[in-house]
Amino acid sequence: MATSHSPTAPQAAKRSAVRSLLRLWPYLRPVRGRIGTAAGVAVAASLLSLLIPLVLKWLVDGPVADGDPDGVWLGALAVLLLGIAEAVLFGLRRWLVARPLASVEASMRGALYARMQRLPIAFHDRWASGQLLSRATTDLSLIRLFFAFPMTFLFVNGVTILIGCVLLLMQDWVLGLVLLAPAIPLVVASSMFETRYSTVARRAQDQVGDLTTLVEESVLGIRVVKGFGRHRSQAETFRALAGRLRSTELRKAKLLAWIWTVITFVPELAIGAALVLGSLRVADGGLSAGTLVAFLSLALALRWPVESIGFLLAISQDTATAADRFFEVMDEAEEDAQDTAAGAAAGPEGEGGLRFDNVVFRYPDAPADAPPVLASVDLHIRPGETMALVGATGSGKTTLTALVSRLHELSAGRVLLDGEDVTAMEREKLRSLVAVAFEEPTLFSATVAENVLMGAEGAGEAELRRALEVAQAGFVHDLPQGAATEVGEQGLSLSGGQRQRLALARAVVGQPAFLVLDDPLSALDVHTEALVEAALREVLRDTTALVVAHRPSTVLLADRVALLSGGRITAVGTHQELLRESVEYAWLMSGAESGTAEVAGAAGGVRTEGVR
Ligand SMILES: Nc1ncnc2c1ncn2[C@@H]1O[C@H](COP(=O)(O)OP(=O)(O)OP(=O)(O)O)[C@@H](O)[C@H]1O
Repeated sequence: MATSHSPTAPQAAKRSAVRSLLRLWPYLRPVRGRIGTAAGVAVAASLLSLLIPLVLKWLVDGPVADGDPDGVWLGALAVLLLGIAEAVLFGLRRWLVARPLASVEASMRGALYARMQRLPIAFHDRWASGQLLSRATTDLSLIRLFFAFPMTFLFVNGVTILIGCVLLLMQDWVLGLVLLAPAIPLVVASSMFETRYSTVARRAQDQVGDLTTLVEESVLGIRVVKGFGRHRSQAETFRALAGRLRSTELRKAKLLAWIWTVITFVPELAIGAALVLGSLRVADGGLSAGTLVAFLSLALALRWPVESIGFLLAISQDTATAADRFFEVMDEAEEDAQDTAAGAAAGPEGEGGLRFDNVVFRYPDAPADAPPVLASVDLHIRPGETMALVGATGSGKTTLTALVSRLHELSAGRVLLDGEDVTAMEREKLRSLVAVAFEEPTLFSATVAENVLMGAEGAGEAELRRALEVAQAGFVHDLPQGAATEVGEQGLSLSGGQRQRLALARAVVGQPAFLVLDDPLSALDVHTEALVEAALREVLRDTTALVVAHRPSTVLLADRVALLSGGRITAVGTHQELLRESVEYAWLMSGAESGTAEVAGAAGGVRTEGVR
């Protein structure tokens, strides 16, 4: 079930929303000219609306009081023109921001995607995919929405309220102070709202991520869900998560309703008080009717800017949370293109092949007291040699193979390719030297050819044909469009064995110097496996290869076999030698099921070849 939050979710209440929003500035900087112009246009439009009450004052105290119809028509025309100008300017603002903000969102999304690609496997092991997906979609859309509307209007409405207050005080300072009195309780209420809302906003956005993970897993795992009749329990899990999200959204709505009520009601009270006081003063002759009309019109014109503050603060909080979530990924340390750490020196001069030199590895998220998966691995695979790697399930074979192409970083020790430490090598060079086929053959929503050619930069039709031949993937020619057939999401339209053969073709297409195969033939029938092996032997002649094997038929592909046990290589030799000399190896190859402790102990004593 997908209920994990992003691992680094901070306490929302402890962070500053302003600081989070300011971190978005680098993405906004390229379009700052347009955004600034749009904000200026919006301020102008908003200030025009404040001119209308002043025209009304002139109208009431002048032409209306004097009974001058021409003056009244002139005043009405001025009000109409001001209204039209305001509408046109707001339209212009929207036109100014639409295009640049779409490009800001695209560049942020591009940066996030690129970062996710460059982050180490350890990061992806920790993070639920739905949490990343929701950051790349809903969070970024929210940020664009904030740039388009609330960001500008926080500024525009702030300026409008400030200038409006000055105009109110200029009309009549006593009435002005009556109207401004609620500012203090409003600021206190807004700050209380902000603290509470930020916590709930963070919770809601994380819950969207959890929900996304669940939907994604259910869709990808639809065969398991249906096969085991788990749709009801999956639906219940979904309902529970959706229910939690609903409660959180309701909590948000309650907080919004509360602040909205306060922000609407308190100024209304102040306007009412000003109306009563102002009317009394007009009756006393202490205030002109035109000034009272202007004052009240100004107060009403400021209603929307004031009322919108609650709503704008809420979106700003949502956006600050979205920005935090975005930067949680962006702040993660990328894989280095290469490692300049001390100790990343080249190995013994002139030594070729693949060498594991006292390799120690512990998963970063493993409990502190757990022993390392690889305690001390020493193994040398000679140039052009094929070494099979055999070990009990969970002994660390996949982990060891992943270290060759630096999918994980070593805890200690070295991995050397033709004498060169992989940590001192440019990743690009490393990728061109080493090709990998994993136990789980992952394919992408692309054509067969695109999936295979992914394995080598610049490979063409001839290489594709050869790779498909080696992998015994003749079935490709029977597909509706041959190698141009789309394989569907994750290649699920193909059988497991077909996917494995395409993954193998992808590994061999570039004729790599080093080939790492993690049990690449497990889904094939014995006849197809024999054919693939015969073809692979041709390929492996010039390639130094490490092949994880579970079955004797795969082991026979290799020149020698290494046995991984207890985090170490405990024996190396030919298949026949190990069958004779290692009890554990013989047991593993026989497929017998029994306790392993004593067998492993016995095996350790059989032969611990000088593998260095
Ligand atoms: N991402 C991870 N985080 C923590 N522990 C892990 C992780 N991946 C694997 N492990 C642990 O490391 C150990 C070795 O796993 P690995 O997949 O390398 O074994 P294996 O020999 O390839 O097994 P199999 O033959 O079943 O494929 C296991 O105990 C496993 O639980």
